[in-house]
Amino acid sequence: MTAQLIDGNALSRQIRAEVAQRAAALTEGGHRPGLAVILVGENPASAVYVRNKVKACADAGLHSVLEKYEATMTEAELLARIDALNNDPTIHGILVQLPLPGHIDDHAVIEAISPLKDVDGFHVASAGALMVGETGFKACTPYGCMKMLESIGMKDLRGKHAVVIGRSNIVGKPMAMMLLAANATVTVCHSGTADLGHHTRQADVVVAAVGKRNVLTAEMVKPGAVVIDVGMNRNDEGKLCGDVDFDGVKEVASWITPVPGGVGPMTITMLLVNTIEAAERAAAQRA
Ligand SMILES: Nc1nc(=O)c2c([nH]1)NC[C@@H]1CN(c3ccc(C(=O)N[C@@H](CCC(=O)O)C(=O)O)cc3)C=[N+]21
Repeated sequence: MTAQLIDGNALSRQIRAEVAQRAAALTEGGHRPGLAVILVGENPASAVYVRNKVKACADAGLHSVLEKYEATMTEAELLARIDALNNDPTIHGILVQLPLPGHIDDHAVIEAISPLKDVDGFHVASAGALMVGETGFKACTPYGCMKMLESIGMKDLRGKHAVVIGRSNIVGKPMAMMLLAANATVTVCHSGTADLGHHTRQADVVVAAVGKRNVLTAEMVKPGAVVIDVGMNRNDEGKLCGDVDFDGVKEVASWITPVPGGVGPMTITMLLVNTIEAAERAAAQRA
């Protein structure tokens, strides 16, 4: 058996076309949606990601502003920029690219962003809203994973067992909350889990979000399971690869996401969706 691919590029194209329509309608009504992206320092990977985000905005008809700062920028200076963007009516979403230089406290910066403009979904208010089922912005990567499941007819996960590997604040924990909200029975595994395979073999859905190659191999997967790979690693040849042993697992799973072309593009797509959502809410407030 060979798994079918959940194509993140194709699904992104579909969703981004809807985003473009909503962006055009907003712009026509005098509420052009705007995203501010802040990049501090010279991390080459960050520079690529940020460029992709800005390009995705342009393609969908969103206004975007890229603010680049030297690595020597102080935390106070960055907080002052965020304060200005919080009060800028042309900006509906604020994204501060992580990681930040070591002398800046990520947490303080994220908490300074208005929750109304927190399109990354990283603010404690956004995390709390997800936890209690209130309206807030969902973290883009797990939100994208949920859209991928939805695209294969798995919007409601009642009766299904989902296993999340990884417990980060930006992927594992919000992923578990979203799966729970979709009625799955959820297990969260992590570096302290004794027998990972024991858990993953029970799973109808496995989400791997560790940041390490070959965390999930074929013998750890129940035949017919759906496998979502959030990992972004490089193999020995320098090629991009996920957390899943793709070649092995694809022989066991029913559906699998590739890397690249899977969760990565969906992360950017959901950033656009959140930004449109933020702009629509702001427009409704002003109407
Ligand atoms: N505030 C903040 N928000 C983020 O969302 C955020 C961040 N900081 N810091 C870094 C990570 C990383 N990230 C990616 C998004 C898309 C791809 C992506 O589209 N990847 C392509 C491949 C790109 C390539 O070829 O290198 C793919 O998987 O097909 C990758 C990585 C967002 N991040």
